[in-house]
Amino acid sequence: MMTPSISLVSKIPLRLKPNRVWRSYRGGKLLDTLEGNKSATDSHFPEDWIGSAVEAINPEGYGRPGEGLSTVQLQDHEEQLLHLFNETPVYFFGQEHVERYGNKPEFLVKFIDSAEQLHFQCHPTKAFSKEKLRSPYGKFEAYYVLQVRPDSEFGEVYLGFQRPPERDQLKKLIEEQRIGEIAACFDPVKVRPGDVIVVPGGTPHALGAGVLLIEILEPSDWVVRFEFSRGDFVLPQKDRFMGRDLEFALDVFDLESKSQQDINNHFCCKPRTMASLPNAKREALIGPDKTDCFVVWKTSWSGHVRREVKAFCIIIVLKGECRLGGADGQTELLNQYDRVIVPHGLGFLEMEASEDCEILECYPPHSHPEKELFVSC
Ligand SMILES: O=P(O)(O)OC[C@H]1O[C@](O)(CO)[C@@H](O)[C@@H]1O
Repeated sequence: MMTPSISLVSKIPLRLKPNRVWRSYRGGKLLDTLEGNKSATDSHFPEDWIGSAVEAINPEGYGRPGEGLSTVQLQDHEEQLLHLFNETPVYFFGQEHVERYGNKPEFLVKFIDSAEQLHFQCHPTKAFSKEKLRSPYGKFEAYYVLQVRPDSEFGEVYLGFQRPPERDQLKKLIEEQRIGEIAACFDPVKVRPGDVIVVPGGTPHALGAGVLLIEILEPSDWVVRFEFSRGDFVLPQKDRFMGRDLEFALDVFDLESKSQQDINNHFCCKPRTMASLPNAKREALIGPDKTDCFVVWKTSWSGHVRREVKAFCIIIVLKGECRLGGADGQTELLNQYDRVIVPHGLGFLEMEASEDCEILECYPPHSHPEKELFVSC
């Protein structure tokens, strides 16, 4: 049975409002522009958390209570997405997901718009979090690169040590903040629009400056920062190592050397075409061969297609303009970088685009987008 809130939003995909989050690095000018802000500027709000049921962890005095949690506009009021999920979990996620994971998506999606390089950092694996942090989530993350800022031809990502220090040496470099020597442990990887990269827990990394991307990640905000200040902000002691000490934080690191070949084979994802029609194509970008934390596909089409919906999904328009709707005939007009939630209970997705349109589709773990067949076109 649908509750009042849900019946108000009807069965069309749910459009998500901007949801900017305070971070210790700067960026967000492009996100301001997308929101129609005439005095767009880089600030400490470089991220937009999409369809989020996750609260951000920020240094004391920064951000606001509940920062990170998404809201949606209903007919006459704004509602926290988490409340809607709790009201009708089976409508959003389906019975199997609710039994296995509960009332949340089990993954998180963000826009990241970096004006400066992020802190050198490392996230725990799920196994580490379960054992040492009493949390079911690590922070496996993935990037779909959208744009690099106009003054650069490509962006950069530091990804796994190519010349790993010994544990004791790394400890010293961190204690003494010898950032040049830390940077020299990496050969930064060039990234361009359309590139897809995964960053497993344990991998030391940092996103470079001037990159707009979609990040898909485990639903947590766990981070070990082994660089304490960037730009104008110095991270307080307790925000560096997840509230613990450096010795604890060093256990998070994967200190194996990662060669260029390792990066190509394990961190870079090559799209695989899974379904193709004269006017539509679906590609798997990130699947079970890379992670069991989420699934990411891309669909491109023109004209009209109708697709089955068998799982909760967050959709972001990558290119073009389209109308998406449910079986009741109501549709939502979406432009580039608009994002919606498609509840499991929608049944069918009607997709209409006059020109070539591309959407990114992010699914919970163990979803099977290949079962969502095109039923007409
Ligand atoms: O440590 P920083 O620079 O605040 O970066 C944190 C950000 O880095 C990321 O982990 C991306 O690498 C984001 O998910 C997160 O918000």
